[in-house]
Amino acid sequence: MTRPMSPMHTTEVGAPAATAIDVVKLYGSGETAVRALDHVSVELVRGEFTAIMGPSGSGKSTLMHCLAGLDTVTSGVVLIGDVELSGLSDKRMTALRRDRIGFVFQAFNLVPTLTALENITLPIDIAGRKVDQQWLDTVVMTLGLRDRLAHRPSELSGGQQQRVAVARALASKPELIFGDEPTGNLDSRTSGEVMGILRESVDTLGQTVVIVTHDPRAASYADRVLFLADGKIVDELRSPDADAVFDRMKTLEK
Ligand SMILES: Nc1ncnc2c1ncn2[C@@H]1O[C@H](COP(=O)(O)OP(=O)(O)OP(=O)(O)O)[C@@H](O)[C@H]1O
Repeated sequence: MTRPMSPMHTTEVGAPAATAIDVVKLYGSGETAVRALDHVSVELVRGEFTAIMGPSGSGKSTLMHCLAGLDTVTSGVVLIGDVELSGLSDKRMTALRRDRIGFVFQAFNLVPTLTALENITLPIDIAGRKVDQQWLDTVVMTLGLRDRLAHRPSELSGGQQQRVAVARALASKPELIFGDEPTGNLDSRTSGEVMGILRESVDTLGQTVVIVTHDPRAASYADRVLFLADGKIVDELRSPDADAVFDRMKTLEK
């Protein structure tokens, strides 16, 4: 079987998309310092869908933010592809995030004065790239946004705004998509649709997707679930079903 290539880049599926090596993240200093990440090492390979789970405060968002270059580490190394983030200037870091990473956050960060379509294509426009109309149509159709493209965010429901945010992340076919609770505000049907399109982008485009979620059903769409507790990766499941994820979470939350 020929494996798909990563969408925008020539490196093959299976190569590291993001790597953390012995990462420690402290917030604050001295006696009151919080050790949000405690010597975490993990490799996320291209063309794989990873879900990060764990109890509240276990370090999930911190790990994702460090892997995405949105936060710096106290010690250790983070690489996107083969680029080490700690060596980058702010300008190069911003360019790397813009060119190679798509984000879906729970607070959708849509621009209120732009239409849904303008929001979806904004990162592509900012990067000065051309929209792949066929892919954009597929994304918009799959997410059920065709009739909503001329609406501004205030004229959309929470679920529709979330779908616009997902479409925006997918539209530029970035090398890596990070989602922080990307289905957090959605009903189970819409949540299933959003996870379905993320899954499809992995299967058909060789996209690499990393999400933080509390929802075992959402996590069951992933190839791999990483479990964090007290800032450490304590377990992982491959090709998980929702029940197995739920059971593992129950033991961690005790
Ligand atoms: N900016 C910050 N300043 C100080 N402490 C922080 C900061 N951000 C996170 N923390 C602490 O770091 C730890 C890990 O937080 P993080 O948000 O990564 O956890 P999480 O697993 O994503 O939690 P949740 O599921 O509740 O969102 C927590 O103890 C949190 O209080």
